[in-house]
Amino acid sequence: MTAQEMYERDKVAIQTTGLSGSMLMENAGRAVSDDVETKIEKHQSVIVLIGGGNNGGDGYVIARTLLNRGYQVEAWQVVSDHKIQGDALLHKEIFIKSGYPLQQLEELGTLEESLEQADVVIDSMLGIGVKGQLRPPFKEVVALVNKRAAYTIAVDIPTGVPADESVSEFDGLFANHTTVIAAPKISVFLEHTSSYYGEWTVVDIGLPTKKIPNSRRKLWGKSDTLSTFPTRQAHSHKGSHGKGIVVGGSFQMPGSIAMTAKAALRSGIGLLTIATTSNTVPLIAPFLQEATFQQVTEEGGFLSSANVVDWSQYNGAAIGMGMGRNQGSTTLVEEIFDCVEGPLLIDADGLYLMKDGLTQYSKRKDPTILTPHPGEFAHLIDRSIPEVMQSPFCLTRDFALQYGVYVVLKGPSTIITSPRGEQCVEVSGNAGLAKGGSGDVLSGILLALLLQSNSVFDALANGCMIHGLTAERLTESRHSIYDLLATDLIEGLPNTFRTFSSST
Ligand SMILES: NC(=O)C1=CN([C@@H]2O[C@H](COP(=O)(O)OP(=O)(O)OC[C@H]3O[C@@H](n4cnc5c(N)ncnc54)[C@H](OP(=O)(O)O)[C@@H]3O)[C@@H](O)[C@H]2O)[C@@H](O)CC1
Ligand SMILES: [K+]
Repeated sequence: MTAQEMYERDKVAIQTTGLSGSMLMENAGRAVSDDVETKIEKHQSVIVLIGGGNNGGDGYVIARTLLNRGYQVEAWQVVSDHKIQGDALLHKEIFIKSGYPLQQLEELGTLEESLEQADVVIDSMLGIGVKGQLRPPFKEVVALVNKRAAYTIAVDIPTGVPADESVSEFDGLFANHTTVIAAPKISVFLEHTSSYYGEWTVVDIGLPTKKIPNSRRKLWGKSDTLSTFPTRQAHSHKGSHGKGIVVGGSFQMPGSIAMTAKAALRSGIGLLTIATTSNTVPLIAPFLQEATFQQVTEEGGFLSSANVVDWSQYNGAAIGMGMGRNQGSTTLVEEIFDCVEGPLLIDADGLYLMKDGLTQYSKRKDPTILTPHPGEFAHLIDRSIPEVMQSPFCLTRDFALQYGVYVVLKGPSTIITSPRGEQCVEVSGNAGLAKGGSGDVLSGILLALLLQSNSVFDALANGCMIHGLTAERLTESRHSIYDLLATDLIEGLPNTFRTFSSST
């Protein structure tokens, strides 16, 4: 959610059901306290830092709830009294009438002494309402907390961190854990802001899900994969599960296309053909007994115009892996865009080769799927990589809408966007995937699932989930994030598929 979407949901909840802001604040504070209790011990000393808005209001509820439950808590209001208004003021009064003392920040030294004694700091200073760079005293308090080693839990969002994308200049509090209220904010998923959150959990505050507007974005979870995973009919045959073709490879990079092909075969595709250069075929064929081959015309070791392949016999294609960026290959890309029916996935070098023809290519009637990493996407839209990283949700959405394509922007938080602008974010996986070849494996999984699913969007999200979970499982047992190879991922696929697959 963006901050604005969050405010809209709160507003609709309050208007349609009669829930009040102060009830939501009570719910939020209690839900955060429940989460905090799973992280701390009764003997630890806790400081709650309270700001002037509703995030501060949550802080009064959290401090009271933890004190009621027997924890050692010091509550510090870091702003002057006149800043505390509305629901936050109501909860401040309830806190005081409950018989609990409130510390007022007058000079930083006293707070610093208290912080030095604290085992746990709860940051309830600023939430989604932060605007611009931090002003005093927040800037100074955040600096104090950041230099201390106490375990820090942020409420909703670490103070100073923007909720939305496209903000690059800010001072933020580094939390060990963030208890996010109601829904993760956009900045949870951005490279330049996610590290401020530490680990994060989301707590429910009782918003009426039936009444509040549906989100245009979704966090894709395992339960989504379980409920949308394609079933395999007992009476199915190889033709029921798609006949796909993967196009790529070159004399320099024969391995990429082999990994894509093997991953597609391990992901349930019915029949698979590999279209590649003549010198690639003998190198990879011994490892791919289940595949068939199409030798493509080549120029200097790179693929050029095919003209030899009858594209119409396939239900879908993936192109670009290990293909090289030889301009001679552009004619092949054009031919594929013209002739392939069914879903067409473009990855890696294919993305470079298609750039000049984007407008023409977007006229395809069947789904076109682009799977760039941020560098490839930056090149496609003529922006820098930091610009892409700061605003990945809106840039991919604009692109998908403009060209009528699906975009899978790969990264620790992979963002999947449909041509209608629906988005989901998928966060499985780990740093073991940050290696050459991981993307090739993903392309193979995606092609196989695209040919077995009725929904392109579900196939893409599920493919990313399978890919990421496989990496997680392999590093829990046989491997580490250092040694994990793309080929290990392929070998790990059976274990992940066993979790999700079923037949009818
Ligand atoms: N019903 C709901 O909405 C619910 C909301 N909930 C909670 O409310 C939170 C959102 O509350 P919010 O809107 O009051 O914003 P919040 O983050 O507290 O910040 C506002 C304060 O920040 C200040 N300030 C801003 N920028 C600043 C800067 N650069 N430097 C310094 N100060 C700055 C600004 O001061 P001012 O500019 O007015 O002087 C104002 O005092 C949300 O994250 C969640 O925790 C839950 O209780 C569930 C129900
Ligand atoms: K906060």
